[in-house]
Amino acid sequence: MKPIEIIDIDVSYGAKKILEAITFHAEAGEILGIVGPNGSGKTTLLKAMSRVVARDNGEIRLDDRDLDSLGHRELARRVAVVPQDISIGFDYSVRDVVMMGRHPYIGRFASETARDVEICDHAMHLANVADLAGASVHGISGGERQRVLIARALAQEPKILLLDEATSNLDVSHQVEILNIIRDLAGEITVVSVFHDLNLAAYYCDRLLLLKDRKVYAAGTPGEVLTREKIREVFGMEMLVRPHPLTGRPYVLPVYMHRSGAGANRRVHVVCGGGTGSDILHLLHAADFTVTCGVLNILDTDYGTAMHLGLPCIAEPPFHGITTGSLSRLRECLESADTVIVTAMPIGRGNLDNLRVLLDYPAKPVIFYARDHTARMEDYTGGEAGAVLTELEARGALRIEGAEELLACFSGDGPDPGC
Ligand SMILES: Nc1ncnc2c1ncn2[C@@H]1O[C@H](COP(=O)(O)OP(=O)(O)OP(=O)(O)O)[C@@H](O)[C@H]1O
Repeated sequence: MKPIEIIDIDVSYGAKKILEAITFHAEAGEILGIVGPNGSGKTTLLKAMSRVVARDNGEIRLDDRDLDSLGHRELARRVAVVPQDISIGFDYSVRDVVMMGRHPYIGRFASETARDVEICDHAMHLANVADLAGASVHGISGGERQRVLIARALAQEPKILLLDEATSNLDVSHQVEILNIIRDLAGEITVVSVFHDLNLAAYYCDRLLLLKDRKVYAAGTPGEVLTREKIREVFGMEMLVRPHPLTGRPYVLPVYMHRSGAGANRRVHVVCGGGTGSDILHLLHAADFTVTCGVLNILDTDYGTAMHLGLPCIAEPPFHGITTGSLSRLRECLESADTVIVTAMPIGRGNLDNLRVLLDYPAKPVIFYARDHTARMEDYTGGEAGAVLTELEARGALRIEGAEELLACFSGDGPDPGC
């Protein structure tokens, strides 16, 4: 028996179909996140689940009971909603609003019991609004009002909690505080929550439902749903998706850059490592350069960036030197590159061949790139690597500091890289 089962429902506003053939279920005690672009029907889906809007067809079952067969009180004892719209019409006190959560339990002509007061106090304590109990809901901030509505929902002691972007008005610490409370409550209750913040959704939800064009586009664990391809397809946005360092769940980083086209028909090979090339791999890629990189170790941060960007990268297994196979692929990349960029990075026996091989291409324009003054070439190189760099510099290699300056020299606004 599932706490929530949605079977093939359609929902319309007038003639406009908003949701189509929606089928999913929530497992007992889980947090199920609903994500999707603006207007994809997330709020409408929650409203259908709480019977605020009627569906055209299909079935909604709560604990195997047809939603339509539940009386108002019974429904309110099972399902609490924290809406997106947090305006409250009348000038109630915070305590009055939270106590409204007890109405399904208090008889029409009865008054609140000591237990109702106790539950209401506890809910205010959990949502961190106890200090505001006597305040008017019109005299508190939007974030505080949102926490009051969360307290009201908790006071309802629901089996199912429906949250519509319930933390959107909260500052980051209150957001986390409330979501932690909800995480703690899950297990006892089932939570379905709309999220705009994909990272919060990935962090807190057991499973996600991704909506697109009125339908369920994907459903599954955060790792199954929040893939780069699905995000691109649904949100039309490029995002880097990486494992969160603490949870292993997906962590998404938006790529804000528009593709500029400035690098079209130009090939650049980047010799980098240890994260020293990540910024320019991204910038060059966004500017439409044809970018290759390596030789890198497959545990290297720059290798990860290249993979996320889909760039060809010559790579070796962890703790492996550069093999002859990789060297010959490097030569192929260097031969076809218009320019070679070498980032300021530690150079040792493992990656020295990346540099040494450049000496065989005396006519190839080389740029030494340092992200900023904290990453100067000299700080990283000595001995044989330093000698190779000196030799390359004597042949005209440019030193460029800063990513913008690097791009400027390709567009003719900076030193000529010779390509
Ligand atoms: N009361 C209404 N009458 C008519 N159309 C509505 C009504 N409420 C919402 N809509 C439309 O239904 C569609 C889905 O709206 P809904 O609020 O469910 O989307 P959403 O995914 O929650 O959006 P958002 O991320 O912006 O909150 C939108 O096109 C919206 O304009």
